[in-house]
Amino acid sequence: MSGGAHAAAARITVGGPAPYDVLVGHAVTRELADLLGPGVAQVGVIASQSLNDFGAGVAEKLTEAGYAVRLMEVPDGEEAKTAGVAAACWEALGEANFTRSDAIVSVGGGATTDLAGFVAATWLRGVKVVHVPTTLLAMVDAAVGGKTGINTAAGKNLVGSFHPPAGVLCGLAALDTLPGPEWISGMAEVVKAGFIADPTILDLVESDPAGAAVASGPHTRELITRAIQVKADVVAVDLKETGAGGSIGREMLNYGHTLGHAIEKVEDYHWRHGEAIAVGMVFVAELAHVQGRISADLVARHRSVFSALGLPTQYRADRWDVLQAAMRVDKKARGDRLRFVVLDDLGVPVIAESPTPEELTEAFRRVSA
Ligand SMILES: NC(=O)c1ccc[n+]([C@@H]2O[C@H](COP(=O)([O-])OP(=O)(O)OC[C@H]3O[C@@H](n4cnc5c(N)ncnc54)[C@H](O)[C@@H]3O)[C@@H](O)[C@H]2O)c1
Ligand SMILES: O=C(O)C(=O)C[C@@H](O)[C@H](O)[C@H](O)COP(=O)(O)O
Ligand SMILES: [Zn+2]
Repeated sequence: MSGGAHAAAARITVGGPAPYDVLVGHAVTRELADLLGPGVAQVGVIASQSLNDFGAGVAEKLTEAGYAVRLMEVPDGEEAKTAGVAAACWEALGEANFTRSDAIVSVGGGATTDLAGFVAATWLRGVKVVHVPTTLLAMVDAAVGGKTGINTAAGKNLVGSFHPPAGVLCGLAALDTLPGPEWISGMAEVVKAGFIADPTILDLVESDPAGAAVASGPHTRELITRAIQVKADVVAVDLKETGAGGSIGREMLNYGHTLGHAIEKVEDYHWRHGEAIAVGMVFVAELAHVQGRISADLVARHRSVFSALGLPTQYRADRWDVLQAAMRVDKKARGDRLRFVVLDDLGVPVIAESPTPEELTEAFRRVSA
């Protein structure tokens, strides 16, 4: 991704009450000062500690640009999404006398942007945040749209806030160092955007699965910008997941996530997010088929596109009871009622309210190994 001459960065504007831009290209961190805007004196850089070159590099550029910079390194991946890590960041901001005119910059994958967004949302009840995502998954999904959060013992993302960033800088050179399995994990969210809203994404992946399975593939830029555009269109009209804007609103972005989050929890976060939601999407495709909503061919398309990318499509049969318990804390649940995002057709997400235990068990049987 980093060799040769580079095309100009793509700019996707996320609408809503406070619109912001997502830039996708090379050397985009040059735009940081612009996105931070006037009046910012201090910048807290929250970076994944396993990426010290990235975090330190961004901190250095900000220092050179005249900001007082506080670098806060946080644990790698999901370990960052805890109340303890958030509290440590609040302590650091307090020591630095960080005020409402100061700003946070996140550098890392989706776990880091979720944590940093949450710290920004809660410090002084909200300070500006700019995300610099370094994984595919964070570029196409986590850093965009303002969902922030941490996990609790009861489950994934149970504490959080909607706090849109002032901007998102997706520097494609970061993808050069991204391990292959992390790329594939991000592709699960890209493909999700294909199933719920933009089937051209599926066509692109299916036309060259080997190319789509690597960051250097021919359609990388288009796949990234299309997935971001899907997310931007959804969150612009339904930031807080209230169902605004017709259709089912923002809940559609949770396609595959009810079972997916349960798998992540049951696996103690040793499965990648994209791997878990890939199984979750095959499960809800089977559920939709069991309910007579979609054809066997569309279910098969889920399996074939995920398999072609090397994503899992099955989960162990003996965990159904614990998965069902974990799914009860899903944010889409209402009291005892479980609700699932399913498809009525390709690109037509709807909510399946209270599927019967028989339907759920049959759908799980079809994805279990
Ligand atoms: N807020 C949202 O809307 C939203 C959307 C989707 C996912 N998420 C959350 O995002 C998280 C998953 O994000 P993720 O897949 O980016 O995982 P991650 O943040 O755990 O990062 C995955 C791994 O990649 C490493 N890494 C990051 N960038 C790298 C780079 N450029 N080179 C080498 N290694 C790099 C990280 O250190 C980590 O080990 C989950 O917690 C999920 O719940 C949030
Ligand atoms: O942005 C959204 O809305 C999503 O649902 C995007 C998901 O890909 C993402 O994993 C999100 O963190 C899930 O949120 P949650 O509300 O189910 O915790
Ligand atoms: Zn997700």
